Amino acid sequence: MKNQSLVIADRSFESRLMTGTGKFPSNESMRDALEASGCQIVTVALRRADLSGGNDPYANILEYIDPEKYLLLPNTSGAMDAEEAVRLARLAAAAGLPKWVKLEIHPDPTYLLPDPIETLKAAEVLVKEGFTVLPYINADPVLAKRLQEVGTAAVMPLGAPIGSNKGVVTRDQIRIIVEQATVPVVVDAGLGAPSHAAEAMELGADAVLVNTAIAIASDPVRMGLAFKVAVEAGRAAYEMGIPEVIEGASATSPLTGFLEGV
Ligand SMILES: CC(=O)[C@@H](O)[C@H](O)COP(=O)(O)O
Repeated sequence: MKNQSLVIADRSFESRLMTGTGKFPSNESMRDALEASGCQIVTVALRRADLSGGNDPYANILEYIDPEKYLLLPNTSGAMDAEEAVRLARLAAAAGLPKWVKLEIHPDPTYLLPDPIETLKAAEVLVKEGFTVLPYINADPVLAKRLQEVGTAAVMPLGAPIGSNKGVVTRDQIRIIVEQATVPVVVDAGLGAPSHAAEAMELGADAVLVNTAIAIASDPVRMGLAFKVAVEAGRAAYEMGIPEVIEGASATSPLTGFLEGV
């Protein structure tokens, strides 16, 4: 079977690994890690990007992300409610960024858990305004269904809290979300090791988004590559069909006739 592409809205992608751009030691290391990861979708916090064309060397992160190569996915991280998220998305579109938005509303600074009510509200407004909306949500199958009914282009349930590196602790809910999804499911946040990304893909996620684990690695380029390979492995296993667990044992070689006739 041929590798299937990831399709979100009207666009098709070969890579199923999306990356974030925070926490890298430098813009150069971020650029090189993105390259090594093979990602085609890169998210940038609108609060960090300099949309005014100013000269702040840290804010000019957009100069390190080639728009010919990557789809820039602005995110509303830092927004406290629907109103603020909608305002940020509109500002980004007005500044010429793609009309795609990773909708993130997490008012609680301790756990950074997304607010489901404000997220649904903002999604309704932004979808009506023609945005391609990818909402970051807790791994809540009911909310995921409501969002896809509203017209979001994907749903992005968390594996674990942002930056926690705990892996797919929400695996049972992710299974249900995948089973009920009519839009791509992107497991976003908390994936601290390539094996976590592979697990998400084996569960049937269409893609994953990773930031912290790549950015804080002692060598972000090698870690970007490690996640690339893991995502490809997990997806290949899912597409091929992972064998069922069986009780007991099942021999791989004949147990009778050993060395018969020798
Ligand atoms: C960058 C982003 O959009 C976040 O959702 C988040 O940072 C990803 O989570 P990790 O940093 O845990 O990978």
